[in-house]
Amino acid sequence: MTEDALKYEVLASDGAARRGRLHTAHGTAETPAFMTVGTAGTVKGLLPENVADTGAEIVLGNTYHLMLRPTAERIAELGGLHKFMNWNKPILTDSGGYQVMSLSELRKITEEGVAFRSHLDGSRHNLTPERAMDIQCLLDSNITMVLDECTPYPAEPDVAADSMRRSMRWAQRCKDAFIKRPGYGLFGIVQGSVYPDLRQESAEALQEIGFDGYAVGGLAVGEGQEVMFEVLDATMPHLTRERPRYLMGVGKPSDIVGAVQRGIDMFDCVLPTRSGRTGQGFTRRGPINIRNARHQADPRPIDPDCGCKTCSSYSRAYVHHLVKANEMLGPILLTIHNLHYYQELMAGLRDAIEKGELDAFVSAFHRQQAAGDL
Ligand SMILES: CCCSCc1cc(N)cc2c(=O)[nH]c(N)nc12
Ligand SMILES: [Zn+2]
Repeated sequence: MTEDALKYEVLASDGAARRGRLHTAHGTAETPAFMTVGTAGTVKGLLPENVADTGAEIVLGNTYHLMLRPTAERIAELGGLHKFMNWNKPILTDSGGYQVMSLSELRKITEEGVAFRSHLDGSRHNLTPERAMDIQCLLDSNITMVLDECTPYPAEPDVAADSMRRSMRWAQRCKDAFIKRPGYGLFGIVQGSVYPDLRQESAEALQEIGFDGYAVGGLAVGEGQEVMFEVLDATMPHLTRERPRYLMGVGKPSDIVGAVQRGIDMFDCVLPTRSGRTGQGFTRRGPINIRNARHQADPRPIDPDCGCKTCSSYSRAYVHHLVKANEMLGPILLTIHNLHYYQELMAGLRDAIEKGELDAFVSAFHRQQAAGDL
């Protein structure tokens, strides 16, 4: 892939961890970065300015959802996803394979691609590597993901090998179909389940093809943090330092901290947004559930050390009341706080790497998390 497709620079490192900057046609993104999930063209409940206020720079969209509704062609007619959702910073889109397997009915994987019926109206669709590239180009996504199969977990070695090798053949087809433009890039996705030899084979196969970045897929599928870190330890040595690495679907704060230590630069996870809608608030002293009665008269903010709009103006008692009363503002305030917490964690990691103080930062992080809520 030509260097100017998607410029990435490593500004500092601390052990395997990197502090970097990604340059796209819609601006830069500081790494390690947490990318906010906006699956169907919206970060649920928030205006784009609220999302930007949290410190977010990259928002995620999803081929599966957007191809079904309102369709990629409709979004292209209206000027692309940035204009459609009024987000003028970088957008990464997933290729849809993962969502097809988790959301659609009657899906069938063949060498050609994935045939499935829409979970919305039962209509038939074929998602091929070529179609996945076409859709993400119509969306005008800055970072396009190859079509892959997220190998189900657990999987026997031969099943994992066959699945990974088909994803590598799809990756080549994606590379052949991808339209190169400065400021736009294509990421490959490493598969291979929990098997070090398959992970190495996949990483080497993708780098032989050549991509602007490399995602580690097939994790955050129920394997647990210990196994996830073992797989990262087996995979990262085979990924070039010159390109960004993206750990898909991860994760809770301690997952992110451990993965940054192992050289991951980009993350996405529905946890801060989805759990915000169910009453969970992340704090420096561990998560709380605001629905718990112990918060009903608490005048303190969700996190006393947080400077977000929610913590600056609203008490736990108020957010507790809103959530118990099923008021719309409850999930909105918690989502704002949770995303801000995640972005503050990333900013702390970036700062610590720059200063060569990552180990001290990680020790303090774990100490505070273990302290528990006051
Ligand atoms: C908008 C959601 C982005 S991440 C979705 C995701 C999450 C997880 N956990 C794994 C994978 C994977 O292996 N492949 C792909 N394409 N996506 C994955
Ligand atoms: Zn806050």
